[in-house]
Amino acid sequence: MEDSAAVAASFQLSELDFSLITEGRVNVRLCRCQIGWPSVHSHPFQASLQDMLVAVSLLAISLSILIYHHPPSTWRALLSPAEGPARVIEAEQMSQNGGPVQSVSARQERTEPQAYTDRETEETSTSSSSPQTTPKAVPSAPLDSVAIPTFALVANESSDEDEGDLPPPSFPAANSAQRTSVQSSLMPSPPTPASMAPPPSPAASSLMAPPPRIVPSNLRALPTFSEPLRMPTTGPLPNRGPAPNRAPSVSNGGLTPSVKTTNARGKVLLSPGHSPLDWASLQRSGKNLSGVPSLIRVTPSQLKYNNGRKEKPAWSSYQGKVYNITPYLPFHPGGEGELRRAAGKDGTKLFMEVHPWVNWENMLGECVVGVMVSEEQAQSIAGGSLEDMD
Ligand code: HEM
Repeated sequence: MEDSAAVAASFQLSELDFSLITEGRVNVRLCRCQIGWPSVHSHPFQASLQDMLVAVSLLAISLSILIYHHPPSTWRALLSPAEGPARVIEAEQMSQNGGPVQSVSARQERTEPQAYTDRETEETSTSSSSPQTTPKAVPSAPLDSVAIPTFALVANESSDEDEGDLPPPSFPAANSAQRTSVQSSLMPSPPTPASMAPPPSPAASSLMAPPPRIVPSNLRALPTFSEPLRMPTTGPLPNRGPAPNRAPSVSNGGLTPSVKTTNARGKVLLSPGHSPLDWASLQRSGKNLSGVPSLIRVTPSQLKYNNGRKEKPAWSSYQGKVYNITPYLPFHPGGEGELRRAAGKDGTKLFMEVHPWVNWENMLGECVVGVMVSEEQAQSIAGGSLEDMD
């Protein structure tokens, strides 16, 4: 009976008396030991200390593992399969069957185990006055009464088919830029360049025939400044280039300061006060720019004589009319030297080669000297005026 009393007692070691140690093995006499070994108390238990320690360690490890995988909060559920985790299993089965509400509940229970245990702890403490600290599984009925905000989720999930009928979410607004951008991003994208034929790779291009080598013999002679491009004088387009038989304008006869700087078209930088507008103003000024009191008949010898050299005026004839080009020399956009090339002679050919679009009659209207007549005509009408010829 003493042994049975010891078994029924609580798990406590009251006293350990290490009385004898022999050859590394310990004789342990347990006095008033009540750890459930009936024979220990009446019969001194002899075991090796190492065996005891190993056994206790294994027991402790096993208990630790057990408690780790099954915390005290689940002990009640393990003992009563109709509660707690059984609901989880039930919910999982329902979710497999496609029940939307149950699937949400099951998901919540799976994702919120701590909340579940908290709830059941509270309900346990309120419904039962037992001082037992081990949490109990919550009965299914009270849990169902807990308001779980699953209606919105259930509505959305259960109405996937009617999603198009639902009003759009309040944000972003229906006409907002965010919604527009989202919709545009959801629109099918145009075919990407990847669907197009890829550009030829360098490797492919390397398979192509190499470009013909440019040898100097195949090259046409490029125009240079000494031999500029020329436009056909008989064509529809005017020849805006300098005349082919024209030498660089370097000489001006010394009468006026020369302007030697030219551009690609052969125009020169005119000296200040000699722009085309200045020439137009001078023509409208009423000054006598012809150098003669009245129109005269000009013979070829006279024209040749007035070549602008040696203080002589520069006359030039254009289609039978003789002009005193001396005042126009510093105003000529092509340079004074170019214009002097026609001095003392008929400049029509040169003029038309360079700028047939220029209206010389208007530009030199105040510079008219007279008309060209032959020497015979001049002698026959000697003493007569130009008006008499008309
Ligand atoms: C007396 C008559 C002449 C007048 C009224 C005259 C007038 C002009 C005018 C207004 C321009 C500017 C054209 C433009 O901007 O499009 C010009 C340019 C030029 N002129 Fe004369 N010119 C005359 C005679 C000559 C002659 C006889 C030559 C050559 C022998 C010549 C050679 C040039 C050259 C090379 C240019 C610059 C190139 C160009 O503008 O196309 N000009 N001339």
